[in-house]
Amino acid sequence: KLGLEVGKEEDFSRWYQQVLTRSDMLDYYDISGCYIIRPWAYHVWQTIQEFFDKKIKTLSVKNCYFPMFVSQRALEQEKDHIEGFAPEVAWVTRAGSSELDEPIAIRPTSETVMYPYFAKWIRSHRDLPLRLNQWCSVVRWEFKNPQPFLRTREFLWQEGHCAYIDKAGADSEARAILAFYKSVYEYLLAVPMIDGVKSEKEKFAGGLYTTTIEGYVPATGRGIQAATSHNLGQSFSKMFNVVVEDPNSPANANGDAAKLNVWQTSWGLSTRTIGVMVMVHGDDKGLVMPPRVSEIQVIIIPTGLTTKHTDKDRALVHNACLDLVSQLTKVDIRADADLRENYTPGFKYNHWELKGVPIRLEIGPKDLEKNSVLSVRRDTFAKASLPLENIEETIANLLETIQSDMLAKATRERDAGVRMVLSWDEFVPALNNKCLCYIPWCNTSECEDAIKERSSRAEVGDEPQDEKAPSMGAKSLCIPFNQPTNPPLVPGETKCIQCGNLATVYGLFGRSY
Ligand SMILES: O=C1CCCN[C@@H]1CCCn1cnc2ccccc2c1=O
Repeated sequence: KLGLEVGKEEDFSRWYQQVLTRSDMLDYYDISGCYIIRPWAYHVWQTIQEFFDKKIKTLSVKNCYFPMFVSQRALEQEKDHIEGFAPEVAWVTRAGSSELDEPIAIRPTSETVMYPYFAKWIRSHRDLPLRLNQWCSVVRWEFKNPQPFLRTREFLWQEGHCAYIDKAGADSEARAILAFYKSVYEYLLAVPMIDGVKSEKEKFAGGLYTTTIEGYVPATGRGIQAATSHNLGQSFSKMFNVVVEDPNSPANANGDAAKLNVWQTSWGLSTRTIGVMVMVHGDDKGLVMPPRVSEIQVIIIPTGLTTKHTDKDRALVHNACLDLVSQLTKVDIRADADLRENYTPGFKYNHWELKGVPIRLEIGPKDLEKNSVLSVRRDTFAKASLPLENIEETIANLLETIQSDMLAKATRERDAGVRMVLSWDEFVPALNNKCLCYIPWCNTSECEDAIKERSSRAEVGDEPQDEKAPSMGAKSLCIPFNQPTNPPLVPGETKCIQCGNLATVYGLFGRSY
């Protein structure tokens, strides 16, 4: 059966799963929480990889590869870093029929894999900065219900790990990487992001601070953490004894210089990117692919051929399709033709709309006479008859227009889904209206806990209890770098909307993935 049986607004999670499977992006696997990433989606990941890899090379980051296995000793090097995550760690305990002397963990992230070797390799400040990245998969045995691309027990990602002589080096690199993450979403995936810093409660506990980019899913009104870039401070270099001689401190009386723990960053972006793109742009006909990441940007389909037409007519039309494919391919537009004999044009239109191909070109005998072609945009379904004359430039421009229109549309929808909320009684109604909220906030963890408590639906008395999912409370998503100014937050005067203490920041809050 082609097409979708459920609408995006009707049952979002069923729509999401169906659009992924019927567009051949992904298939389910016989182990819960694991999925097969098929070529249509894998092309998106490869495009992201190429784009991001080029960006980090401008910062002299080098790619490498560490083992996926972590010894128990290494993993537990620092108890409090690992304690909250321990239930998610997967262990190898047996090979064949023989038990391993020691269980071996499968990496959930690679700090504890890498940093013992940072300690070994970094002996002098001249070995700094060290900037490594690896493209790999990690395993986190989550028990919350899995969601393809969004929450999976194994996922593909990149993880960057760097070491600097001073805080400034770590600060500036963490921010540069976050800007690259933002451009992955805004330039490639046409999805707008809000960047900021995580609260103390939401940050990576092992580090000094976490910067983040936060997305918004209009269909559910939920925020989604899209990527994070941490300044780890010196906590990991103290844990793993990554030390150099301080080049700025004179050697003391008996000649040995002061020791300095290096400053570190770590940063990660995963295949969650693909899930965000699908959720934001998809519609009731299926995927809507941003042109920059779509494996096929233009699909050419012969049409208007009836039984009245001769084989010669058919051949003429088919050849015109193939000519067009080669013309567009020559100028690096990813074009293809669907010349399958056993499907009608209408069936093909549905098929390629389901896969979200940005432009469809329909060519028939009449078009050949007029030396033109009918174009149909996937994002707006707008039709236009285009002269075959100079078609390469016309299509290239149309793809650019689609890319920027998709970002503009997603940005309008995101802006409509984010509200200034200046009093508590507006907060929960805004959440229930599928909005994220900027709120004047005291930026304390206990207040954050109270906000979560008071905003989970169970707390809100007479709301009709939504059996499907009694809604979760609101979390702080980030403290945006770009603080709202209308109305301005007046230090020493503006109050936190939850606890009434002085507000120090605007926080972005919302229900989230
Ligand atoms: O985000 C990133 C970016 C990439 C490098 N790692 C950092 C922090 C990862 C935090 N984290 C997340 N889940 C975990 C699960 C099990 C064990 C450890 C962890 C863990 O440390």
